[in-house]
Amino acid sequence: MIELQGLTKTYGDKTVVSDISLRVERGEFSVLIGPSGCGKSTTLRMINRLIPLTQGRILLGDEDVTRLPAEQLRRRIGYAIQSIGLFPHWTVADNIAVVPNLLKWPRARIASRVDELLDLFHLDAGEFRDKYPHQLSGGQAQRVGVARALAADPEVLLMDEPFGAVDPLTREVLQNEMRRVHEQTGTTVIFVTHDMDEALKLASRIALLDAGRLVQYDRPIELLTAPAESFVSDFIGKADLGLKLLSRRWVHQYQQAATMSSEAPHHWETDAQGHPTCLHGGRPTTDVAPSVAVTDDWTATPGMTMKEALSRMVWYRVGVLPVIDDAGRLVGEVTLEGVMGRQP
Ligand SMILES: Nc1ncnc2c1ncn2[C@@H]1O[C@H](COP(=O)(O)OP(=O)(O)OP(=O)(O)O)[C@@H](O)[C@H]1O
Repeated sequence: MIELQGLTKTYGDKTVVSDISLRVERGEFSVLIGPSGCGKSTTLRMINRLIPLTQGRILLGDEDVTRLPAEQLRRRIGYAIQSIGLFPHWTVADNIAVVPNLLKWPRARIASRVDELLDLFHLDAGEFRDKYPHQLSGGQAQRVGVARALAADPEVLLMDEPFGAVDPLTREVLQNEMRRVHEQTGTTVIFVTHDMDEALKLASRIALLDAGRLVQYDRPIELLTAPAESFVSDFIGKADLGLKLLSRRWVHQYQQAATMSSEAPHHWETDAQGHPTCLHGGRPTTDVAPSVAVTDDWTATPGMTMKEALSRMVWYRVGVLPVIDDAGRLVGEVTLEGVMGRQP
C-alpha cells in the first residue's frame, strides 16, 4: 500500500501539485492522467524522492518515504521512464542487474534473476543477455527498462510514460505485455500517461489531475459513467464513449456457447482437434459469401477487449467471432447482437 497525504509542490509562488491525497492498495494498477503540465511527473518523482516535496507525506506501508534510507528506497520502489536510460556500454544483463549489484546480491542470484526477468518479457536469455542497448529495437529496449525496474522485486513500480516513444503497434504489444506481467507479479504500479485509451486498458484505478489538483480518483468505469465534474467527461471525450466502455469489457464477459447446429442462422465447422475452420452464415450483409474460412485474424480470445472484438467484426464483416483457447480450439463465440443487447 502507498498513500499520498496532502502532497504539495511549489516552485517560487507557483503551486504545481496542490494538496493531493490518494491511496494505492497493494497489487493495484493506478494511473495518473491529465493534460500536459498538470503535475503527473512531479507527483511521481516526489514518490521516489527525485523531487523533494514542499508539503505533505508519502507512506509506503506505514513508513514515511522521506525517511527511508537510500538503499531501501532503491530496493522498494522501481522506476521506469520513457527514455529508458539504459547504460549504452553495458550489456542487457548488466543493465538489468544495476540494483541487485548495488544491493550486493551474490553473482549466481543476480544471473538467475536476470534470466528470469528476460523470460518474463519473452526475451530469449541466451540471445539477449550479452547484447548492448544499440543492438535492441525500441520495444526490446523498453522491455529491458521495465525488467531493470523490477529487478529487485520492488513493492511499488513507478512508470512515467514508459511507452510514449514507441510506434503504436509496439505500444499495444507492450501494453498487453504489461497487463500480463502485472497479473503475474502482482506488483503495485503507479503509471503516468496522457493517453486515456492506455489508461482505460491498464488501470484498476485512475487519478485524473488538472492544474495540480486531483479531480477524480476512481475505477475506470466510474470515470466513464459517473464523472465528478464536466472536466472529467470533457477530458475523456464524449464522442466515442461507447467504444471506450467496450475497451473495459472483456470477451469472456460476453462469450456464449458456440453454435454448432446447422439448423441455426449461423454455425461453426471445426477440424478433428476442435479448431474452428469455417463459419456458415453469420454475415450481416448479403453481398459477401455466406460461408467463410476462419483465419487467425478474426478470432477472439477470452482476454481480448470487446472493443477489439467489435473492431474485428466490423473489419471482417462478420456478426460473430469464434472464441478460441490457447491451443486454438473453439470454446465459444461472441456476437454483434450480444454486444448490442447489453448495457456496455
Ligand atoms: N524545476 C521546475 N521549476 C519550475 N516549474 C517547474 C519545474 N518542474 C516542473 N515545473 C512545472 O510544473 C508543472 C507540472 O510539471 P509536470 O512535469 O509534473 O507535468 P506533467 O503533467 O507530467 O506534464 P507532461 O504530460 O507534459 O509531461 C508544469 O507547469 C511545469 O512547467
